[in-house]
Amino acid sequence: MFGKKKSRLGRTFRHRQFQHKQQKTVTIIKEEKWTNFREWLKREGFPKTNLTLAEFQDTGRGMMATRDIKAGEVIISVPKKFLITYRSLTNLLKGQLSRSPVKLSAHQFISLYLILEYKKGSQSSIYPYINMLPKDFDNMPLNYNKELFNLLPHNVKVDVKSQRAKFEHDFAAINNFLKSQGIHSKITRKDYLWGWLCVNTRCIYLETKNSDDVKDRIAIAPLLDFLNHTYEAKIKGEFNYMTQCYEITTFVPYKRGDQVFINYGPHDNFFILMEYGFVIPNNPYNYVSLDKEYLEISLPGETELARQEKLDLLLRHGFYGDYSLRISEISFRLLTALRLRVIQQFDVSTTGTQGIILKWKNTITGLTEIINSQNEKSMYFHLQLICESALLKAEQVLEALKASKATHLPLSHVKLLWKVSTHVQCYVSRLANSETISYRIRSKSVDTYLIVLLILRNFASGSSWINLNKLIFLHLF
Ligand SMILES: C[S@@+](CC[C@H](N)C(=O)[O-])C[C@H]1O[C@@H](n2cnc3c(N)ncnc32)[C@H](O)[C@@H]1O
Repeated sequence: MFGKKKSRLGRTFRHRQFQHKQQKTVTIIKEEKWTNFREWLKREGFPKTNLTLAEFQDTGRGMMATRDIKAGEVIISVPKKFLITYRSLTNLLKGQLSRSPVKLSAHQFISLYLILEYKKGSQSSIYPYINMLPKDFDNMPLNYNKELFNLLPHNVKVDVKSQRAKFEHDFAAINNFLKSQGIHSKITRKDYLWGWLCVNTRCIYLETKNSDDVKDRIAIAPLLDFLNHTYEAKIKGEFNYMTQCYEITTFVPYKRGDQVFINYGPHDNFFILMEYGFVIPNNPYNYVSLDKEYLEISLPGETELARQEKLDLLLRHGFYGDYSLRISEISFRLLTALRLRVIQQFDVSTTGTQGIILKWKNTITGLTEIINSQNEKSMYFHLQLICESALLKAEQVLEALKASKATHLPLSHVKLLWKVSTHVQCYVSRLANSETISYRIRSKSVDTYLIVLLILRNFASGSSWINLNKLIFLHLF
């Protein structure tokens, strides 16, 4: 849908939309710490930029263009000496660290460095930069209180739990490291979390000729890390060996006074909230996860053994979990998993079931598109049921959120996540309609599956019933 919409509306239209969105209140930041930071950068030889720090109505603190910027221009160049990397820190601390058998990852090492510098206060050699970093990360789900955490969508809760486990692992690693260095650290979990989240939310991926380990190819690039994200930004970011700077080139022009953005990647709101602590309205990468609904669906006559055997099959074929709906697309994984799930009288020891499993495998390899029309019909019926269940859950949580006393911003983020979930409403109605139509057409002995597909595509592209008839007509002749 996104792709289609894009091509229909055209690049000029999208650009105008982007510019239109830029017409919001902006306040240029003139705090002393910002002036100090800029002076420090200048003293240390940081190249001049046409960007300044500002507070934007919709995105908070970010960078504003101080003059018109053309597409193709380099918007920021960060000299190598400013990049904080695993390698730069190893060089910096060469004399101070004894050879330790405990090797830290780049994320662990840079986070440790930032918190150690933070603790030095104005004695830190990078104090003007440290002073500009966020004081807290209350918007990160990792810092949500229990009540708000419990209201997150299931898949986000799962991801936040594994992020917490990663943090705990890293915290243990730096404590071991400090012990091995004979340093009696006063770094608390809270301290380290600050450094760790600074790196998580602000680092760039840096591929240089020297970076050996993939996970160590990250860097903190001061000043560049004040640029906010939009999926509409078109940029190139790379290390320029001629200038010895990490440079960002924009392929989108900006007017003086506009917010200048970079693009953190093609991320949905679940990911953006977990990794960066914000959400984007109308993010085209959004999806609804139906993993929980899939696992919880109850199928008449399905024994626990049959259910387990089906889940084992999904695991073995790499189709366990990650079942999603996008605004224009039902994931193939979900359709495949549902086709298996709705098989009745499932008993792997019988030749009948073995035969049907073979047909199911053929739908994965593309040898056939469906198992049989009965299975296909049942699959769409149950898809509709799980859509309805997801919708109900979203509506209930949105109701509960009305009564929540959580801080305004995190609360509005969680609300937006669930509002996206109510988009399954579209699928419920689309599927309900497609079911009716498929019955009408069956009398003309046309494959139900193809019709359903045509209908889904047709509805997805926003076409009307008249177009739908045209589609069917085309298909028949
Ligand atoms: C690399 S920093 C960007 C600079 C940051 N806004 C600051 O003031 O230091 C990334 C953080 O900026 C914020 N951010 C980035 N893009 C945003 C957006 N489009 N809307 C809201 N917040 C955004 C999030 O808090 C994110 O964790």
